[in-house]
Amino acid sequence: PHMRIDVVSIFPSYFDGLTLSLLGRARETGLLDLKVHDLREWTHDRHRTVDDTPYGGGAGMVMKPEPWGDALDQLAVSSEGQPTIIFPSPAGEVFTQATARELATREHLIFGCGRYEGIDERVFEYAASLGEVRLISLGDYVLNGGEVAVMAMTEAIGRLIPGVVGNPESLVEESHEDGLLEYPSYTKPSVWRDRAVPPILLSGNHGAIADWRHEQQLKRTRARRPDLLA
Ligand SMILES: NC(=S)c1ccno1
Repeated sequence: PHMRIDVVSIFPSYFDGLTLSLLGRARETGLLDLKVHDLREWTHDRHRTVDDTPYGGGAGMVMKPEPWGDALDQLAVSSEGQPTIIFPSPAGEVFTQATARELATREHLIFGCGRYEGIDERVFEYAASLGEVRLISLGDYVLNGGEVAVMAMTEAIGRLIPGVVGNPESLVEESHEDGLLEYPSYTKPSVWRDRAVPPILLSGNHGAIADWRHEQQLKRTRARRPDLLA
């Protein structure tokens, strides 16, 4: 399974972090073809203008549609069939592990990072002619742009691509995989600062350990995230 990801941003160096570690190796091994593009590549004026004042007034600036239209036209052309075009936005659907799993099955993702007060709405309408458009929010808070959200989504999605994470076992027992928060983890020493590891974990009784861990998941989820049980 191979995935192509294109990211468009006016701050492409934000994504240097993705060239490291997990995703860096996935890129080297060809599992993940990630390219970051500077939106200003698709401007033609001397000042490489990407924004302008909002029609209807209001504070701040809006990203102009032209550069986005040209960028998407160029990047959407691919052999993998139509891309999924994702714009991080606080006005979008909330990103969850289920979203990550869904998007990890796609062959070509294009992430468009908005800045300023956002992107001209006609860009989202136009993009629908190029592929499936998704406005996705990391959560109900406001960032200065979409870059941080794309870093998070790319990591959450990238690590689910088979082969990217060494031991696929480690993808199963983690928070939100089974709709619950994960159980507590312990390692040596068995006693640390007078605190002992729960004895059940040293019992070797794997059935009892599995039951204890599931009980811990339920307790934690009830306490910290009752909304997940609703
Ligand atoms: N909450 C998200 S994804 C966002 C993007 C820009 N500002 O907030």
